[in-house]
Amino acid sequence: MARFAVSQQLLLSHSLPQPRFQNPYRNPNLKLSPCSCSNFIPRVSQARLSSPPESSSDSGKQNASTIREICQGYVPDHVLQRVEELGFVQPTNVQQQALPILFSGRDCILHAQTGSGKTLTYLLLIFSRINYQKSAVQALIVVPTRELGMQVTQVARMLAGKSRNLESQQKPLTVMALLDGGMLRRHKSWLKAEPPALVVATMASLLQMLERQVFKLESMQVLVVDEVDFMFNSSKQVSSLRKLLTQYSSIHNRQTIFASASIPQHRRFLYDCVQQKWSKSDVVHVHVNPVEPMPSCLQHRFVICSKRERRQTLLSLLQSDTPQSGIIFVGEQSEKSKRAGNPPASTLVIDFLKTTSYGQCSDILLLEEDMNFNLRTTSLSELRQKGSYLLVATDIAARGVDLPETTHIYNFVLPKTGVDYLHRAGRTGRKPFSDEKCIVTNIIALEERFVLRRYENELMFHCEELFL
Ligand SMILES: Nc1ncnc2c1ncn2[C@@H]1O[C@H](COP(=O)(O)OP(=O)(O)OP(=O)(O)O)[C@@H](O)[C@H]1O
Repeated sequence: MARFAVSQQLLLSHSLPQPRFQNPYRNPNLKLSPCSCSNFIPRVSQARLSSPPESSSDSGKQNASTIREICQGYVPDHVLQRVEELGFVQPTNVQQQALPILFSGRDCILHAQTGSGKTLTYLLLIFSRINYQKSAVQALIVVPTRELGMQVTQVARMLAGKSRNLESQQKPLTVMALLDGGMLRRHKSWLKAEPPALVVATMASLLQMLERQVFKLESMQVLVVDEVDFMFNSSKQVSSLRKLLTQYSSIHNRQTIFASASIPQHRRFLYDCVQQKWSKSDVVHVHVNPVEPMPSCLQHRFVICSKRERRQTLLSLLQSDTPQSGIIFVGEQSEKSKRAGNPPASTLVIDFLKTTSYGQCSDILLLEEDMNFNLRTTSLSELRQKGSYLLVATDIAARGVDLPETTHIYNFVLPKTGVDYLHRAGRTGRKPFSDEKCIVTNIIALEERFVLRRYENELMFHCEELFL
């Protein structure tokens, strides 16, 4: 069965690229003919290709080649050594499919399930394109939240770190996190004194620096926009993002990568990429598992109860599941409720759990927008150090945050859209080569059943009723 598709503007009459030397984009005998924007959409649908592997999950178990084999000749050896030391040996499906395309220099839309390894995919490209002798910003990753930015920075720095077994003369790659709530003054001096090769930034902080001309993007080789659908949907970020894509840099001087687990109306998005000059016209859409947007290791359940019984129902679920690590998603507090001086749902849930013997024995942490940046950072780093935790969070934790130990998700309140459901659920099931079942439980009122059913249809999953 076809598990992924590559849609692209160039028509390919063969199966997907095999790793390394068989990469068709490097094969001079392979004739690829670009087409014009006017007939772009039909061609994208024609170009949907079926995949060779028999894989029935996104785990990449059947992948023949290793990351080293795919990256050799592109990514420096000391980085590949680090990649292996960190435990990344077999490529996931998105890595296997996208890396040969990325190394060929093509712009790319990385569209693959949550937890499928998109971050390592685009970081490996960046490591392949950096000139280590040059002192200039050569790659930029734009992310929607500070939390995701810190995480991506950490992974990049780990990969850039010294290998245990290889003495490298190479100057280490420097990574700057230019994130909301950071010390922008310090960053300003750093950018002027010795520009880092890679900058990971949130939109507002980045724009501030670009507008003040603290640095320019003239040496930028690679631009990655992570969680791209979220960025384009956010009224706060969209205009800055458009400026970045078209005014502060040009498609001709950079390779552009857009990444997300959800790109609603992806054909329209592809069309816009070309029309609006956000990407070059031969942009490739790597769509992994189009028939299964949600990881197959997730088991979905729902419990029906009245609104008054929600907290008690949550407690009963926690007592019977005894999750090793879980995230409870609550709704964001409305401005009206804030003005009325009501406590947010997160506080109500935590206070309730702490009055119970279950809550007193568990470590309960909080992550929400209204916390100050330092508290948010502390909360996340505490979580990463613990093997076992219970996090109460708003949707700020729903995008990109990688806490692989999470085994259970509880939607104390249903997310507003199917896309939000996909990202919340995707905070679990984040170990690419594991078959461990992870559970997503929705606590809903009877009248919300049809909303959940709509998400089931949209995202092609099945939710089972649980009776407590
Ligand atoms: N080749 C690999 N082998 C083993 N683990 C991997 C591999 N690639 C990535 N991982 C791990 O998989 C997890 C998920 O990766 P990542 O955060 O990149 O997912 P993602 O595709 O960006 O998900 P999301 O869409 O939710 O942001 C991480 O913990 C990462 O370390």
